Amino acid sequence: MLEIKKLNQFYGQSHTLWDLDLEIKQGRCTCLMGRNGVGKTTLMKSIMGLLPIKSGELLFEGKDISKLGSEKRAGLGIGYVPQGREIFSQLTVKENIDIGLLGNRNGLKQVPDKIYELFPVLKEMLKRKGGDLSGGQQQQLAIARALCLEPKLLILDEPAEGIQPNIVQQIGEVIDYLTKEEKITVILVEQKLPFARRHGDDFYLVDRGRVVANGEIENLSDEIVEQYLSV
Ligand SMILES: Nc1ncnc2c1ncn2[C@@H]1O[C@H](COP(=O)(O)OP(=O)(O)OP(=O)(O)O)[C@@H](O)[C@H]1O
Repeated sequence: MLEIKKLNQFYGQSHTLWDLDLEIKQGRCTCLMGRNGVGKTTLMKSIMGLLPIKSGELLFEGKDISKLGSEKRAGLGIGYVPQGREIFSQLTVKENIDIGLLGNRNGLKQVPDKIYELFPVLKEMLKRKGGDLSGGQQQQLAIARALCLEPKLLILDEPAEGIQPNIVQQIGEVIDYLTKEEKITVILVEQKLPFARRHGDDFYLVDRGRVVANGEIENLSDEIVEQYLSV
């Protein structure tokens, strides 16, 4: 459902992504893995249209989206939860979630109950300021907001980073539900191997801006992990 061909990306003179090819399959969770600074977030921002690409092709459901801005891409059904979550700390939880409706391509006007069923804690906190939530709750809020788009493809950039274990587990269950029951395609940027192995179907491993291995997650061998993921 998403195909990337020979993508190159630069920050000024610094060549960050090199001839990168990637194919994300419908209804599966693909883990994008690699050490700090190898280019994972740069790749996600390129998919989302937050960074214009230098060269290459981005095909979403067969359509070239590489010239579209980020709002247009969101309108096609690409949801993005960035690494810093980027929730609005002065707005309430409800206002933060409602913002997701603005980009909904189906004209949805109300937050579906299903979203509060996935994140019951948010329903109890609708009037609280986003900034007063814990890191884990903010992460759930950011995912809930992205789900208001009714995305076909949901990009999660390290959703488990720095979050308490019980919320990590809940987020993992939500990922499983979205892919297995709702058939939403997920790209999960992830450095933690157990979380990736538990919730991923496929993997791409990136090193210094290049794809060095990919396949089904059960084929992510200890040798590859040792070479490209161990510190
Ligand atoms: N705005 C920027 N300007 C210049 N260089 C940048 C910018 N953002 C990232 N970089 C550099 O590009 C490279 C890739 O960064 P990126 O954030 O994509 O890596 P990452 O794999 O997502 O890392 P992490 O796991 O730490 O988030 C790094 O060397 C980083 O320092």
